[in-house]
Amino acid sequence: MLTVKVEKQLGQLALSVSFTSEGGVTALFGPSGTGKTSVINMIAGLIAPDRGRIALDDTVLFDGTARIDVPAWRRGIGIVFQESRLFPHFTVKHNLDYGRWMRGLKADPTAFAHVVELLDIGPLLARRPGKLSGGERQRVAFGRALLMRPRLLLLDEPLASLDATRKQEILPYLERLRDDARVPMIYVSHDPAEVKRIATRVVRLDAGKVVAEGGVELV
Ligand SMILES: Nc1ncnc2c1ncn2[C@@H]1O[C@H](COP(=O)(O)OP(=O)(O)OP(=O)(O)O)[C@@H](O)[C@H]1O
Repeated sequence: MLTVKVEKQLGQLALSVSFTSEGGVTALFGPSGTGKTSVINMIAGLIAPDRGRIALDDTVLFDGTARIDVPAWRRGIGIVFQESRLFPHFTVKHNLDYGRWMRGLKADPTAFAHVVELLDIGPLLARRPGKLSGGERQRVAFGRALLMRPRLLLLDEPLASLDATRKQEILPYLERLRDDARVPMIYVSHDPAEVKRIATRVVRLDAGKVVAEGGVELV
């Protein structure tokens, strides 16, 4: 279970957010500028809260009082951003392998083949990111994040840079990830249709606060 209770002053915005996620896909949903990306960055360890505590199962990732702040690379959390952020000079295969290698994990051909099949990226393995469509690049980014065997996957508006047709193409893959990979996910979006389709739980944010928590009927 992920437990988040954080506060941070972000310019004019006093962010004060508390929620839990017990697996499945929890959507952080709300209008632009409410602090969704900042919360994701705090869970990932990319920015530090001013105060608070973040724990994943029995591991404390951040505790302001106890002065615990586990560095991002040791949190075991995968993250996919709006743009795929693949390495342009690496092939798809090399990009997919990167997270595992960075974490010092042994090569696992079975897991690799499974993720390639799940995301249908076999025909792309020898290409470089510059030769892929936006949707294909995001599928590779999902694969790269999964193959580092994360304890939690953070998805920050992963479809926002795609047009409506590409979004429709990639949504079934996200559903497969949710149903097959069994990695808990936090999914940031301001698109109600996307959240309804992917999320199992919704945390609605407004002006830096949680205003509602519950099922997808909240969107
Ligand atoms: N380092 C910072 N210093 C000052 N203000 C910041 C900082 N980071 C974010 N903000 C402000 O905090 C607010 C929340 O930003 P954040 O990106 O977390 O919101 P968001 O809900 O993810 O928005 P969007 O959907 O547009 O990405 C914004 O008004 C932003 O300008």
